Amino acid sequence: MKYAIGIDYGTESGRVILVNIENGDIVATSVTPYPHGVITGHLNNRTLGKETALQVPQDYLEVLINSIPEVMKEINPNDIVGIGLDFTSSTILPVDENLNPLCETKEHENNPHAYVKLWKHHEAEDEAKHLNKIVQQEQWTKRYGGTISSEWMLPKVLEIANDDPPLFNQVHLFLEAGDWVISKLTGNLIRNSCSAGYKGTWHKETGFIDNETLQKISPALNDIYKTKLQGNVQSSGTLAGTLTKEISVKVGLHEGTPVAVGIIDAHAALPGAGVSEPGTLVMVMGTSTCHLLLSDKEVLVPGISGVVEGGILPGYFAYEAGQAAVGDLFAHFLKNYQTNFETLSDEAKILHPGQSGLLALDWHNGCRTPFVDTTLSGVLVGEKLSTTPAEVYRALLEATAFGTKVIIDLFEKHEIPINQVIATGGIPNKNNLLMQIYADILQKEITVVQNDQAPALGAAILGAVAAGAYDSYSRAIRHMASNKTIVYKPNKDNANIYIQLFDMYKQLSTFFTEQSSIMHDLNHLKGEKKYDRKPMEHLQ
Ligand SMILES: Nc1ncnc2c1ncn2[C@@H]1O[C@H](COP(=O)(O)OP(=O)(O)O)[C@@H](O)[C@H]1O
Ligand SMILES: O=C(CO)[C@@H](O)[C@@H](O)COP(=O)(O)O
Repeated sequence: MKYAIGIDYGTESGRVILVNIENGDIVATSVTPYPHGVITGHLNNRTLGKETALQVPQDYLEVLINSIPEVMKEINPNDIVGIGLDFTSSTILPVDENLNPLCETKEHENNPHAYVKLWKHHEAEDEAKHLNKIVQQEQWTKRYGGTISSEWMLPKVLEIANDDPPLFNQVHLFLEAGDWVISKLTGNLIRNSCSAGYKGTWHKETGFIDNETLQKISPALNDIYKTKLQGNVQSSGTLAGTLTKEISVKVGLHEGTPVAVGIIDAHAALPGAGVSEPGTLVMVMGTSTCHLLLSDKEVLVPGISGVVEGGILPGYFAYEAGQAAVGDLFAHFLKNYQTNFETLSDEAKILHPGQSGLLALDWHNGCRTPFVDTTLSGVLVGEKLSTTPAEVYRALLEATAFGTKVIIDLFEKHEIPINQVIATGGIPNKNNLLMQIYADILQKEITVVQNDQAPALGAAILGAVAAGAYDSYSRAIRHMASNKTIVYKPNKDNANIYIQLFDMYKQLSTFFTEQSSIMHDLNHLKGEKKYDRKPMEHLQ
């Protein structure tokens, strides 16, 4: 029997799976929660900005050292054909000449800018707004729905250049954390085309954005792609190199084991969920939700996260859209009400659509698609003294489904067909109420992959292909991807009420984005910077 190892680096933990390459059976799984988790509030004794979200790079190596031996307990290392890895993005860190993280030095141990800035670190909004003002007329921005998000590489780099010039000057390279882990595994520095394409403004024919534009954005960015952002971009899933002696000893594998170039976590879920052709929307539902879709054609859809040729599988344009808080929003609610999913679900299940009189906007971590604005916030309308926690919970579940409907409508309006909707990630198998609500609100069947590890499985498929165990992705996906599913069918009786509620959801979004500056004014009162109102015409 031969196996591939898939490693999925999520927001809270890293998951390692061992996969039989003949039939895709996951024969062992190990989860390592990051020892330092997501650092918010304080770093050592220093108070952090409200939108700061940091991580500790050593935690990623802990995942390798702890979880790889765990899945290898019964297996001979000779039987491992290859390793693939996916990572959240844009999750970036500054390193020195030896690729060692700057936060590991005594000098910088208390400096937040020296740590990993997680994808959901939202302090670079000012930089993103500034950058967007300069580049908004350029054609390439249309591939990114018209807006560069503050979650991405350039705004985060600019944040450090603006806030801490001495540290910025000391940085040798800024790396995607996934590329940094690959460098620790193989000794090779490669920038993966998926992160570079979606989060780094890279295009396979034209490369990165030109230096004239970079200079206009900030003198600090002059020649940045030849200096702190240098490095070859290589297609995700091609061979990055092989395991070094040093790391192979630590994880109990053979030196020389092939390792694939990394990919973004959500994007790995598309092959992991068995998709190798256009027309199937894959919702990767976890801390956030990413919506991924292959197509034969490139359409410049306003408000999406991006369309990248070959961004997930060779030969197709791959679209990404997203919602920045889904599981995170539910977790936030549970924490505030000191309750749990089981209790709430039982009570929320017996409510009918519309019965609570509540309607929510799911923007508690900003809105990715279609407004690309991390300063937007959550809303609950209709709360009374009689409102129960289960009613609010159900309104939040529904709000995330309405957010997904906005995304599906956007793709369909731009004539990108969606014939099937697949749900995967950590949530769908844990919450059947949520999945039924999605089917009812979208009025589409939702196919749930009966395996929570689609990203890790996708990563293992990349590892097997990079190692040469399969000569094509379609063959590898056919053999290795998950094929056990259950289907949620839309309830026609609920459709009428949900159509009305969705119309109100859209009215609320329009009010808080186009007609009222309340959300931004409230941010201002909190002491945050006041941002310019965003013109919404590009979304019409
Ligand atoms: N029963 C549930 N219903 C809805 N969300 C859940 C449930 N159980 C856990 N979650 C959410 O799932 C998210 C974690 O998703 P997962 O895919 O495992 O991780 P990651 O996003 O880090 O890859 C958390 O935000 C958590 O609140
Ligand atoms: O931003 C992306 C993908 O573009 C993700 O890495 C990010 O949403 C985090 O994903 P998870 O919710 O942790 O699975």
